[in-house]
Amino acid sequence: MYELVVERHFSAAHFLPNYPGPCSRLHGHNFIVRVYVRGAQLDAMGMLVDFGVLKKALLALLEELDHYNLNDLPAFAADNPTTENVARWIADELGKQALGGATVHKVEVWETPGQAAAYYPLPPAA
Ligand SMILES: Nc1nc2c(c(=O)[nH]1)N=C([C@H](O)[C@H](O)COP(=O)(O)OP(=O)(O)OP(=O)(O)O)CN2
Ligand SMILES: [Zn+2]
Repeated sequence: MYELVVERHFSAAHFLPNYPGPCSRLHGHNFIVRVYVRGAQLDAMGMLVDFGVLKKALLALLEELDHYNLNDLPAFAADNPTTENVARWIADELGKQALGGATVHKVEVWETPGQAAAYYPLPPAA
């Protein structure tokens, strides 16, 4: 099994309605996103998936979040834009894309250098 990781960042505002503290007010973060993909089969080039392909796919998704108020986005119309839900949204959206021989294993979203959430997509039912 091989594993690759790519890291990118985005900046966004959010607030957590009814949160018992300052996070209920609009504030922002410079989020760091790490995507881990895994797979057993390398291509003829000896790659699981080209880092470039992975970074391009991640960047395209992060552009949908970058410099927005996450609460305004359809992605978070039903769910609070917590770090957990941001990680799940990124994993779900990336999971819809062809990534060579790789599948998304984990998405980490760091809200600050000291705290992060990770989401592990469930494997498709057999
Ligand atoms: N499990 C989660 N807990 C919290 C989330 C979250 O997304 N998932 N989010 C928040 C707030 O959005 C907030 O941005 C962070 O809160 P907090 O850690 O309290 O931030 P502070 O900078 O005020 O904390 P320090 O004490 O300065 O570290 C809250 N919780
Ligand atoms: Zn926050």
